[in-house]
Amino acid sequence: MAQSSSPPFVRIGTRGSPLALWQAHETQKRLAAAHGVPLEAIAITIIKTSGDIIQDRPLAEVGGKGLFTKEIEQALFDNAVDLAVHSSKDMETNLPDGLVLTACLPREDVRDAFICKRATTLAELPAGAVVGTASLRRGAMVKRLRPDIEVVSIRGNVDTRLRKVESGEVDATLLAYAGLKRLGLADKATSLFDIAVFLPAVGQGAVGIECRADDTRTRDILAAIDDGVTRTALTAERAFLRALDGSCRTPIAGHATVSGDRLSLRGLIVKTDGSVAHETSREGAAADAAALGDDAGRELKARGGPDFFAHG
Ligand SMILES: NCc1[nH]cc(CCC(=O)O)c1CC(=O)O
Repeated sequence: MAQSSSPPFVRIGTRGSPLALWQAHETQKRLAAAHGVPLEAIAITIIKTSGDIIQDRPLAEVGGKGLFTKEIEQALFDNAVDLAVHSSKDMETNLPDGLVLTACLPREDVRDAFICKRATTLAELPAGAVVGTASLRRGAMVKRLRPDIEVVSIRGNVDTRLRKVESGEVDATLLAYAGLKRLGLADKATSLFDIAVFLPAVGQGAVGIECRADDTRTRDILAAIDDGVTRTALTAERAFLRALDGSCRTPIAGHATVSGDRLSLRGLIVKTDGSVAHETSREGAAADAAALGDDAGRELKARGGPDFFAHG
């Protein structure tokens, strides 16, 4: 086929992990369909981030979430790409000035999956079993439910983590069911946690699309594929996170659902060792998503006190 020399319709920046590529291709497909352009007209540029390069240390230690987005955001500022596709869970609470989270893809299942060869559920794991996770939230919540279980830090992409369970390096791990489904690995989930007992991370299962705030052309292009329900839920969850001002060292969980013009939000903070947790919820108008999230976050911040955040 002859290569067209015309510039692309729009340019996507993404990480190169299998999950990131799924997200970028899904965005590409939806944009092509919405605007009646061929897939090839939507360029995908893979950008390596510090988070991809540093694999041997826990994320919280090396500087947290921004590690997976910084280089891609720089490409936006440099006008090398027009939009960046992220797992919204990995997006910084406060985006750099000049960038906005403009659109979301429809949210996938938000639940955490339990992956284990020795037991069907966390409750059935024998005392002293080892759970490997890179997530402070998952580790803290496992400790809260099962103080007798040992939590160790493991990193790497989804495949690496699954292999560590397969090889017996750890007895079990927890992964976002959304990621497993998107990678065609849903059958790797031994069971799923009920969100009533295991609250997901803010943004879990939602793909967020970021662009330059002043780039009205790209914003218009993205409006055609935006899932408003997901974006409203994310607005509440991210306002909750922002109000808590949590560093990456504070285990925080938050989840909002939108039904018609109503929004429900649950939020939780928990000590890393699982010893203390504070939970709250809000119900209100979906139009007040940001205020509801902010209010819930402020409440938990006050209840936890400075001590809570200082010690994680
Ligand atoms: N931190 C890595 C990450 N970022 C998003 C997902 C899963 C997909 C999603 O939540 O959208 C994962 C893997 C995991 O937590 O198992």
